[in-house]
Amino acid sequence: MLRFLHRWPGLLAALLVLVLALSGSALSLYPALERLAVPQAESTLTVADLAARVASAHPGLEQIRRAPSGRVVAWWFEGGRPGAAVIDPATGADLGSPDPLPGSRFLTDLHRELFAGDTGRLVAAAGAALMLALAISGAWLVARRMGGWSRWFGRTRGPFAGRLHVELARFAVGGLILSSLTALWMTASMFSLLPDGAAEPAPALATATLPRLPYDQIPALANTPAAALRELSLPSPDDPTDTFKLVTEGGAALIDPGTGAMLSSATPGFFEKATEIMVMLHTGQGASALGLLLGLMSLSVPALALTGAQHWWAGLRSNRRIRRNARAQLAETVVLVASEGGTTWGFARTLHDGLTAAGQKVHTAPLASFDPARYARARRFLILAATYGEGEAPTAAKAVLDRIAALTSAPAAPLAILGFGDRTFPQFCGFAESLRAAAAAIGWESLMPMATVDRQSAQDFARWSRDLGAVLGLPLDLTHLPERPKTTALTLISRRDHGAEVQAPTSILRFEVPQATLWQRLTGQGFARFEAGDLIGILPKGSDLPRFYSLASSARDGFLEICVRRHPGGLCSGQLTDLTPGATVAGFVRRNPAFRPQKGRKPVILIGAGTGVGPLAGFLRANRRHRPMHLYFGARAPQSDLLYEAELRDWQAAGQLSRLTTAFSRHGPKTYVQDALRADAPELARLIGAGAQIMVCGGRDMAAAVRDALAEILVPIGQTPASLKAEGRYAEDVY
Ligand SMILES: Cc1cc2nc3c(=O)[nH]c(=O)nc-3n(C[C@H](O)[C@H](O)[C@H](O)COP(=O)(O)O)c2cc1C
Repeated sequence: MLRFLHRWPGLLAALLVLVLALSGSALSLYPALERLAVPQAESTLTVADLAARVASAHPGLEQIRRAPSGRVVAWWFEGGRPGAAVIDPATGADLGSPDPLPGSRFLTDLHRELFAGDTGRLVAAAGAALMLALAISGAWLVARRMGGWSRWFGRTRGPFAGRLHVELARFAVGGLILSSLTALWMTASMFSLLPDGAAEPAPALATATLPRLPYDQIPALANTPAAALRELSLPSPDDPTDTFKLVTEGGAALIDPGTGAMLSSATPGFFEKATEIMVMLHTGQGASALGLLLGLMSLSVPALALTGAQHWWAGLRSNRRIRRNARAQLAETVVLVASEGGTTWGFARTLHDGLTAAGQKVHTAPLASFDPARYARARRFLILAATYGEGEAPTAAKAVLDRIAALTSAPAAPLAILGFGDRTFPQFCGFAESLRAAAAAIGWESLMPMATVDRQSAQDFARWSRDLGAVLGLPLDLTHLPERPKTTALTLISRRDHGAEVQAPTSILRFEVPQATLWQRLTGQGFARFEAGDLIGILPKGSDLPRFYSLASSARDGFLEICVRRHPGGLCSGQLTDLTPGATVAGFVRRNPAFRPQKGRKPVILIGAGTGVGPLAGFLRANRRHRPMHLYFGARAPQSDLLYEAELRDWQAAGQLSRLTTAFSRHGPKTYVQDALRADAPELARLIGAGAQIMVCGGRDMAAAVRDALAEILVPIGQTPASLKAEGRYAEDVY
């Protein structure tokens, strides 16, 4: 419901809201410009002084008005003609015509009434109401995504468009709520729906026989600071019973020009004062800094609209073939999906269609949106969860474990978990396992034991579906054939070969960056944006299952680079290492935000062996700000497989690499990277104690040996690899 409320008004009213936000944002500049443009009165100036100064230049003075910006305008009637001018309060001199600043009338008419009178005002008010609905529902969605209002300013995760949308919303939503509420109040006031008419003093007559007193002898004028003035109307020279009318912040009064006595007065009521405050908060008149801030917040509306639409589109695309998705509140079976690359969604769709065909009401949604209160009629939850990093959640689902742990009671409907992973990873289906443990910890009843699907195995999935059918009493036997990922032809530019002498043929392959479409460039998708440490999925000929390689370059380098070791009989590594310049392979890019140096200047300890040096070389190449980076690099022999040897030397000379330590297993005294780490134990403990981050890339055995060595090294500073990992200071990319 909340999403519906947030999305549809958003799309329908995008144009109207954009016009209002942009014109409002432009108008917010005017109070500040006006304040800068007009000379301000000295603080001791009284209304009597001001009136006397203006009247000496304009004896036919009729009225003086002062705007909250300090702008004073006077009107007079002289020589049979009316006149008006902006006045310098310091001298009483004319400063020029009181016409509004150029453009402000046009913008005001557009903003208030869309050039369409009262109808336009009502449409603009509807726009303000929509903006309010969007801002409030958006604030709820942000709070829900962040895991509660108390985490409003917590770290955001997930795809770029969604993150940017949340960041902008966090900055702007308060101002947008304020601007739309005050706009609605002002419209109600304009259509006389509020009892906020100006308080008027009771009519009174002056003593007709007395001459007019000098201004400074009228106490109400001599005692009122000019800064408090709103309006002073002078008695008409043709009517001896006419009075002064003085309007200030505190109310209005009629004053006898002959005696100086206050004849009657009125103070503003609650609604009049409230309307004044609303106008100030909405227009920034009298609070130009606030006006500018609100204007800046309104300026984020186009960006919010764009990122919101993009986020919505991305959601549509990932869900696009979930047909007949039951409403969350009505569904008996709730399927929740945690996926990074999207393949698990394919399985979810097959499951959704199979269960729906068997007569179930099924709602399928991202696990990231999990909130048990949304599923009033759920009779079972089915979670399909892929694993990333080292046994971790896909990026968008990172907060879910905490959310489950925070539940005060387990959902009433039982749960079945199906993990998707790859048995070649040490933490096979680690995230699904963490979900199982988190659910068990809160006593969430399980529908059936957790099962796994290895490398998108159709057989594993069919087996689980049969088991599920047996539990539900449904004839379920689902076949899902993994879809071929969408790929782009990647053309090899150059290759450098190493390692043949030590029976480890390895190549550094450099490909052209494929041309990105305008949409990809705008949204940062595909090959438009990638970082060292991201992955390239390569689809070898003869297989639909991609193999992933860590990127050793970023988009800024202008090429795609990977390191590939040829495995005996390896389908993909064989095809890649056979490529000659000009030849192509089919590939796609996959973000891997978990394997990047953290932001900041703290040192980074890079540890890699063999082709694992690839992404580490990419980090060094990108280290143009000369952050301290130390590389521990394990190879077999210096002359054969010390990849990037020349570049490493150059980067060291240029200050991009602070220290290089090599370990050779087939040259001189046999050493491995873990031995090199142990030899530097005190220095490493010091660096890590000072906040250094560790990044490890390479084979599984090497990573395990490195972890053991570091566990010993960290003892004196009371840390462990696990504690560093929890702080985001220990990242592994292991194959
Ligand atoms: C960078 C990366 C890290 C991975 N880490 C693991 C892991 O630790 N454990 C595991 O079982 N599978 C791991 N996998 C395999 C994925 O979980 C598996 O391919 C899954 O089917 C992907 O589903 P998705 O396309 O829906 O994201 C990893 C895959 C990649 C690309």
